[in-house]
Amino acid sequence: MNEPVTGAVDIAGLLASWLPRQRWFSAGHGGVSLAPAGQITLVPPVPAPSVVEPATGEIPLPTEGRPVVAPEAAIRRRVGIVVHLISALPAGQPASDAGAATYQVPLTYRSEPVAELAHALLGELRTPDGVRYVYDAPHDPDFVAAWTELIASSSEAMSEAGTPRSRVRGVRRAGEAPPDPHRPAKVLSGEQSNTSIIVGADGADPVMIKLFRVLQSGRNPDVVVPGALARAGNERVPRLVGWVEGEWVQPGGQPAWGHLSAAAEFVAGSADGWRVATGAVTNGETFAQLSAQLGAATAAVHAALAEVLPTRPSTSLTLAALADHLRQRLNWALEAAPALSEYADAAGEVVDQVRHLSEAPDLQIVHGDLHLGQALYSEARGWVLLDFEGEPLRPLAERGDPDLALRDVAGMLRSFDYAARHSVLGLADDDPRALAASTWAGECREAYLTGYAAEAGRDPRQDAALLRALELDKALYEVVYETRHRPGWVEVPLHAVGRLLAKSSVR
Ligand SMILES: Nc1ncnc2c1ncn2[C@@H]1O[C@H](COP(=O)(O)OP(=O)(O)O)[C@@H](O)[C@H]1O
Ligand SMILES: O=P(O)(O)O[C@H]1O[C@H](CO)[C@@H](O[C@H]2O[C@H](CO)[C@@H](O)[C@H](O)[C@H]2O)[C@H](O)[C@H]1O
Repeated sequence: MNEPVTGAVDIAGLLASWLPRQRWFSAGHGGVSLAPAGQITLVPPVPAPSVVEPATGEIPLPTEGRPVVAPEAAIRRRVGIVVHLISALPAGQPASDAGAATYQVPLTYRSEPVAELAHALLGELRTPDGVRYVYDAPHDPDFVAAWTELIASSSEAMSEAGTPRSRVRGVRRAGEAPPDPHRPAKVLSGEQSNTSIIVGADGADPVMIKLFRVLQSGRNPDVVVPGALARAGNERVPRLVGWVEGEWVQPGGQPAWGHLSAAAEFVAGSADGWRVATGAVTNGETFAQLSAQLGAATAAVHAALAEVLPTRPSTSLTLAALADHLRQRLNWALEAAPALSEYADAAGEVVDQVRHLSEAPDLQIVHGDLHLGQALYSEARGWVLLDFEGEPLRPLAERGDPDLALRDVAGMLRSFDYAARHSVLGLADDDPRALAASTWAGECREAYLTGYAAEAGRDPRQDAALLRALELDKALYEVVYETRHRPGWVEVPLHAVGRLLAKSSVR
C-alpha cells in the first residue's frame, strides 16, 4: 500500500495525493483537477423491488466549482461509509468536458484507527469533531457488508443533502441466492484495472464482487454479457449473481447512468491462465494440451454469445469500417508511443489488406480483451473466461459493439507470446533461451487454433490476413498499454509488431 498522508485538513488534499498513485488512475500525474460527480452514503439499505429501472431523469445539482468535500453527517457515525464518485480533469480543461474520467472511490471514515486496516489507510483528516482515519473501503469489512447487502436485498442508497445528487441501486438476478454480507471478505491483490473482493471464500457459494474504478455512462459489458450467458445457462463464464447500477453527475452538470459493480460466482480452487502458463514456461513444461482446451472453451463462449446476443453479417461496408477503425487505432498508437514510428507504413499496408478482403466471418459480441489473465482453470470446471469489460483504454460506447470473434483469438495468441517472452526480457533473439521461448509460444499457438477450430467448425487460420491484422492491432494497443503502465515490458509487444510486419506473407 502507499504511504498514508498525515495531518491532511480536507479530503480533496488527501485524494489529490492518493489517487494518482493508484494503478487504475490514468488521468496523469500532474495538473489534474478533481470535481465531485457523486457522493453516496451507505446506511442500512431500504428494501426495494428487484427490478432494473431506467434512469429517472431527475435533474442533478450543478457541480461546477464545488470542491470534493467529506460528508459531515456520515463521518460523525462510528464508521462513515461514503462512495465518492470523482471526475478528474486535466488542468486547464473546461469543467463541461464530458470526456473526463469519473473514478469510483469508496472510503470509510473512522474516529479510531483500526490496526487490521493499517495497509489500507489513505491518511488522517482533521475535522471539527476530531481526527478521522480514512480507509480505502474495499478493505474495510463494514463497507463490504453494506455493498454486498445492496445486491443481496436489491436495495438503494443515495447522496446526503448538500452533496452532488447521486444514487445507487443493487440488483440481484432472479433465482440467485442472496450473498451473505457478513462473511469474511478479502481484496484481490495484484495488478488490476478494477478492484475485486472475494466474499465468503471460507465456505459454500463464495462471490466475487468487482468495483468498476473508472465509470462511464452506459451499460457495462461486464454486466450485460455474463448476464446474457447466465440466462442461457452457459457454464464457461462465472455465473452472474447481481450488480450495482447508479446515477451521478458529469462535469458540467450532465446526468450519467451506468453500472458501478458486478457480483459473480467465485470459482474456487482455480488458477488464472497467466499463472498456469508462466509456471509451465518456468518449469520447461508444455502448455499445448491446456492451450487446445482453452481454444475449445473460447469457441464455445463465442457460439453461445452468437446465439443469445446480436450478430451482424460481414459485408464490404463492415470490412471498410473495420479497416477505418484499425487505421484510427494505428494513428492513436503512433501518437501515444513514438517507438512505433518506424512501423507506420508497413502497418498501414496490413490495414489496407483488410479493406480489400472479399469475405469475413459474421460480427458478434465478443470478449474484447481476451488474454491468459482473463481465463481461469480448475480441474472441476476446466476453463472459464472472465472480465467482459473490453479494453480499459477503449471508450465504453465502442466496447459493446458486435465485432469479429477473431479479435479474441488474436488476443490469446498475443498472450502466449507474452507468457513466453516476458521471461527472456533483454535477451537477444538468437539467444537459446529466447529461441526456446519462441518455440513454446508457437506450440501453444497452433494447439489453441486447432482446439478452437475443432469446436467452432471454422479454422481461424482460414482468415489469415484478418487474424494478422488483429494481432497487429492488439500488439499496437499493448505497446501503448506498456508504455503507460509497465515500460520495462514494452519490448514484448514491440518485438511482436516487428515480427508481424516482417512477414512477407501471412501465415
Ligand atoms: N469469478 C471469479 N472466480 C475466481 N477468480 C476470479 C473471478 N473473477 C476474477 N477472478 C480473479 O481476479 C483477477 C482479476 O479479475 P478481472 O475480472 O480480470 O479484473 P480487472 O477488471 O480488474 O482486470 C482474475 O485474473 C482472476 O484471477
Ligand atoms: O486485465 P485488464 O483488463 O486490466 O487488461 C489490461 O492489462 C493487462 C495486463 O495485466 C494487459 O495484458 C497484457 O499483459 C498480459 C500479461 O500481464 C498478457 O497476458 C496480455 O496478452 C497482454 O495484452 C491488457 O492488454 C490490458 O488491457
